[in-house]
Amino acid sequence: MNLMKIISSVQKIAEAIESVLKVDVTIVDNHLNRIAATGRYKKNIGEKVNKNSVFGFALRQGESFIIENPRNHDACLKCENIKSCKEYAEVCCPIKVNDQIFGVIGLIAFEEEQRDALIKNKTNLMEFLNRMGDLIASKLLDKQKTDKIKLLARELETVLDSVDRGIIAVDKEGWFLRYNKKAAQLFQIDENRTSRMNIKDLLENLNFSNLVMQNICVKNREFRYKRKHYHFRGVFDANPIVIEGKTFGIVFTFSNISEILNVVNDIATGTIITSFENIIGNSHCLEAVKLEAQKAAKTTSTVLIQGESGTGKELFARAIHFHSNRYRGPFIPINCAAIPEQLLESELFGYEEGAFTGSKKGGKTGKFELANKGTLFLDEIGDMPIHLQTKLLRVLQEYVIEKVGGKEFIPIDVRVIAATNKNLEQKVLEGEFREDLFYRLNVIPLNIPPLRKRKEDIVILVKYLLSKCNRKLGKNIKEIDTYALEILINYDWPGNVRELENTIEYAVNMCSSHVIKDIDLPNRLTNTKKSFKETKIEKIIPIKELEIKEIKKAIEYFGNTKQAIPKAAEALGMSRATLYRKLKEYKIKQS
Ligand SMILES: Nc1ncnc2c1ncn2[C@@H]1O[C@H](COP(=O)(O)OP(=O)(O)OP(=O)(O)O)[C@@H](O)[C@H]1O
Repeated sequence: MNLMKIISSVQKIAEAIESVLKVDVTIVDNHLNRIAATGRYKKNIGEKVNKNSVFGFALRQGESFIIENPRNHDACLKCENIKSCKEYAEVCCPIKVNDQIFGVIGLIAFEEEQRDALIKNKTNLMEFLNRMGDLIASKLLDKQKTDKIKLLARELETVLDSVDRGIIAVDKEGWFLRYNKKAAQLFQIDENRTSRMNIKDLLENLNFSNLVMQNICVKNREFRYKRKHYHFRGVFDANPIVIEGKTFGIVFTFSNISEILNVVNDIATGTIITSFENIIGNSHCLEAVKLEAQKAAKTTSTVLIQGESGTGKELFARAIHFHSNRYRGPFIPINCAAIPEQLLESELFGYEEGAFTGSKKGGKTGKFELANKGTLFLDEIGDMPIHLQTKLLRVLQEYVIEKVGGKEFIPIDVRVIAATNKNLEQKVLEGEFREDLFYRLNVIPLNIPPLRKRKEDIVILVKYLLSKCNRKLGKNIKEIDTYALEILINYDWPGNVRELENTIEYAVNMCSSHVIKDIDLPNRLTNTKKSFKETKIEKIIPIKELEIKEIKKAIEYFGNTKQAIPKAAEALGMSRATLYRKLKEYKIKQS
């Protein structure tokens, strides 16, 4: 607390004292700053008075006193200005708050007459100055209180704005008292609007007066907020503001249902952020698909990813999502083949309470709704039953869903990425997949090549998967030996990268040294290697046969002239004599 904070009030009080008492007034704070003055010292406002002056003495003393004989009074003895002092009398009165001194009011007489008047009215004067001191002290306390209230209000505002739910406090007629940033964002409240807002305009079906009269709390009540270009589904709580049994207003807290679902989904599925760098492989064909996928990420069109099982279709779908402008929204995968046909519809679109026997209370939110503002990954779309294909096509055309047993259409904002390891074109030809849906999905087609067609990726994938498995299993396998690597390269990988990943995990588990060897690999791979060895042995050509073939080739190439023989011999890496001997031995005719 410092008198500086109420400097203008202090100056006004100094001037009021002067106008009543007709003497110069100076008021200093507890750091000896002259913060108010009238008369001769007015020009010195803002300067420090010296600590051995009467004011310094008064601050130390803490009591009111009057100096009738300046320069002889104890308070003056150490003053640096004692010789030049022109004062006739001085009265000092400390300004105290709870026994703590915050400053001093000083009255200074510069004329004999003034001095006489001061001395004559000494008692009344002291009383008056003490009251003035109290007045300044009360102003200081008021200032302290308003500062505290301002701080509290700021703290409250910060607390409200850091809550991730919209909060609106209203009076008992429903008029807004205050709201936080999240509420402004949820209801798109224009910060510059001039008219007062009423909660009844936001919650159209709310019986507000009932809520006020009943004085009860409401929990998790659903509502729908609809404007021309903006809408959301939410839930709210309402808590009355009650003081001494009377309701003064209501505090509403709001949440957007799709934001709640996002959080639930992130926690439940442990969202893994995937980037294109997580897709390992630098073969030409994989790089080309990565490039296409990066372009697809920048659009909102539907993507159809085709490729054998385990080639990384979901990995691509995730990377597209996290590189798109929906990356803050959810990525919801659903495997259409893994869910029984009867359940798939309600998994995708959700159902209303009581939609069928055994349905959950409160109904169920479908994956489409869960994926709102994000991406829905429909894996194994080729296995979707035909009647759902029709429903899906409608959703993709109209961007609204209808829950099972529901009566209304819910607008959705979802990007769909579908994937299949089946030949969808073939399925269309066979009448098992709707042609119109195929074209609706296949806006951006991506074909992931199988691992056997990009064997150059195996080495880098093995390195990556080895360190991934080391981390997962807490091992420290440094490398894989050349022979074992050769086995991996020569294998056909029907299960693609997933099979390679499982193989490396198996090998890391089996390996008892720091290097993976062929014995650490699963039998199915090494058996293949044996047969590979056998086939190789069958095909080994005897040296003699090879020699005959190569000599014939050289003769055919260089010709049969005398000059040609030395050239052929040189190319074959033998002397002329040896070549002649071999030609004779193998009965090769010079043509
Ligand atoms: N290029 C790659 N780099 C790193 N990991 C990969 C790569 N491709 C696939 N994987 C890994 O292989 C496994 C299978 O990948 P994913 O599930 O994406 O394949 P999929 O094609 O969707 O399979 P399915 O058709 O069976 O659903 C995952 O663990 C994935 O991380």
